[in-house]
Amino acid sequence: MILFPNAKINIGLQITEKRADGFHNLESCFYPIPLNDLLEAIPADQTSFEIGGIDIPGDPATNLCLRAYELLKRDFALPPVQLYLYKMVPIGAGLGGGSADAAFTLRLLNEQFRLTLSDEQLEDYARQLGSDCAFFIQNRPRYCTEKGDHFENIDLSLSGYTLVLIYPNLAISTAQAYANVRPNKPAVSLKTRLQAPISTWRETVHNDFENSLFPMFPILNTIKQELYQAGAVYASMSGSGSTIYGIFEQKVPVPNHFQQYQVWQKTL
Ligand SMILES: C[C@@](CO)(OP(=O)(O)O)[C@H](O)COP(=O)(O)OP(=O)(O)OC[C@H]1O[C@@H](n2ccc(N)nc2=O)[C@H](O)[C@@H]1O
Ligand SMILES: Nc1ncnc2c1ncn2[C@@H]1O[C@H](COP(=O)(O)OP(=O)(O)O)[C@@H](O)[C@H]1O
Repeated sequence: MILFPNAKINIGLQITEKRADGFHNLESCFYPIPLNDLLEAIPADQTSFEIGGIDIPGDPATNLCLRAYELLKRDFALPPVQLYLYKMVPIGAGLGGGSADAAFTLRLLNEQFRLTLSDEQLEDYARQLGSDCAFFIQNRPRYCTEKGDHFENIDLSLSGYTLVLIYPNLAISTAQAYANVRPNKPAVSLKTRLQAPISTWRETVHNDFENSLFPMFPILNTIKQELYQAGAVYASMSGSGSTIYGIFEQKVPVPNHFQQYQVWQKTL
């Protein structure tokens, strides 16, 4: 069986407090986007894991796909599988690629071996693998709270808009990004501000990681401002970076100087 784990962007990200467990509570809209890896599982005599495409730093034995397989194997008599991941979503990009791979591995094994786990049960497993992972079980625009692993419905669609992603060939560690933030509780909730027209978001919808990461990596803010100059209705960093995205009302010629980066554009 083959599935195509997709990336996400964060539309607004407020880090509201540091928790007793060392993690942070946040508020954000997670929005799935059609930028995908490829994940395949084939029953085999022995479990194995192979990666193609973009290099993933770290020991493949600790890859989130294998960790997802091992997590389910504790509770179910899973047969050995040959897992293959073709990686296309940039790493350390704030696009949740690793989390999507983990969640899609759970989904794939659930279907392929008819484990009959509900979405809620899959989300409980996914939470054990990473804060972002549970989102990718239902994989639709959600307003996320707590560690980013609790969900409320939100009426928000970017359908018809063109999304441009710029990955400036720079991987940012999520843990390090969190270490530099100063949590604060906003007077007006992000959810309320997201319900206003997109044209208002430039003034009202912010990603808190930008405050600490833009001074460290000025190129990120330069790219964001250039997306506005190119006509974006809204531009922001996604998650803990480093991808900067712009939302446009139509397809845009990508400025020449962006060619040194990885650029992705799609009408949603
Ligand atoms: C920042 C966000 C926003 O969507 O996404 P990315 O930019 O990574 O895609 C997420 O909160 C990233 O979630 P995820 O990448 O799953 O993080 P985890 O593996 O659970 O945690 C990595 C590290 O980040 C910190 N962390 C993560 C989530 C959270 N709510 N509070 C935290 O403090 C912790 O230091 C933790 O050790
Ligand atoms: N399947 C995977 N794809 C990407 N990264 C993975 C995967 N499994 C584990 N990782 C680890 O997760 C980290 C990056 O996670 P990723 O999801 O790419 O970034 P982000 O959290 O910024 O969205 C890297 O340290 C990488 O080694």
